[in-house]
Amino acid sequence: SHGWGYGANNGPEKWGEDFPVANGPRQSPINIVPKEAQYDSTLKSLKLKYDPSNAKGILNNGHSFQVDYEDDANSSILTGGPISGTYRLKQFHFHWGASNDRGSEHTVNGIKFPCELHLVHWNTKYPSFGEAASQPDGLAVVGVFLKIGAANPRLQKVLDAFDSIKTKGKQTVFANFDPKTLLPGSLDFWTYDGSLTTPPLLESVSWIVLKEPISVSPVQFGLWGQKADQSLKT
Ligand SMILES: NS(=O)(=O)c1ccc(C(=O)NCc2c(F)c(F)c(F)c(F)c2F)cc1
Ligand SMILES: [Zn+2]
Repeated sequence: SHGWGYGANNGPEKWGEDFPVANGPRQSPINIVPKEAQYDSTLKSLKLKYDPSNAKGILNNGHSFQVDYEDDANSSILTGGPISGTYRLKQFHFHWGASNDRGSEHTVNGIKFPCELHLVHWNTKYPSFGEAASQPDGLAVVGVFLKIGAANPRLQKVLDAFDSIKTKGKQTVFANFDPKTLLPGSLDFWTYDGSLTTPPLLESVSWIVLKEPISVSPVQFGLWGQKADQSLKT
């Protein structure tokens, strides 16, 4: 199909043809240069409160694996950090590449990580995710880098679910999972105002990128690539 993707004919270089906001003033991802980041003492610490029973299912949407959450109450929420008000968790998903030297969307001093986790939240001052997604303060995404290292038992439940959703459009039940268990020990972060990193590239995201990566072992990550439907990644 003509839809966007990561190939030569439908990849990031071409997204601007269907989504002109790609040339907008606050597009993500960006390269983070820690030495150029300004310390902002008015920022609060991040507060994440998740209810594992809100987990609904895991879906292969052809671009990523996405774990969806119930978001009709304030039971899984993000507050603090650079945002004001309460943002509800809608889903988390991953970005990765065909080899371990690339895959993350944000980079740090030009370095790509093999994978990046995004926890997507929407501002409850708006009636729904869809409404919030078109507002400049509508979304808040917490980004967590994954590096190759020690095995990560907390990721295993997600990785095991990949087995049953190998092709685009497949989904399966994914219950009782607290995404807080995927976070690193420190919640120190960089933050900037940006956009969705995939079409429609809406400029509605307060990005909160954690400084400390989490680990995934070569074996755990090796399986990842094999399981993803080829349409997912070049
Ligand atoms: N990688 S990321 O920056 O974290 C990112 C997060 C969410 C989405 C997304 O929800 N896309 C589909 C989608 C929209 F982009 C909408 F604007 C909308 F209203 C939807 F309902 C919707 F499902 C895309 C990228
Ligand atoms: Zn993402």
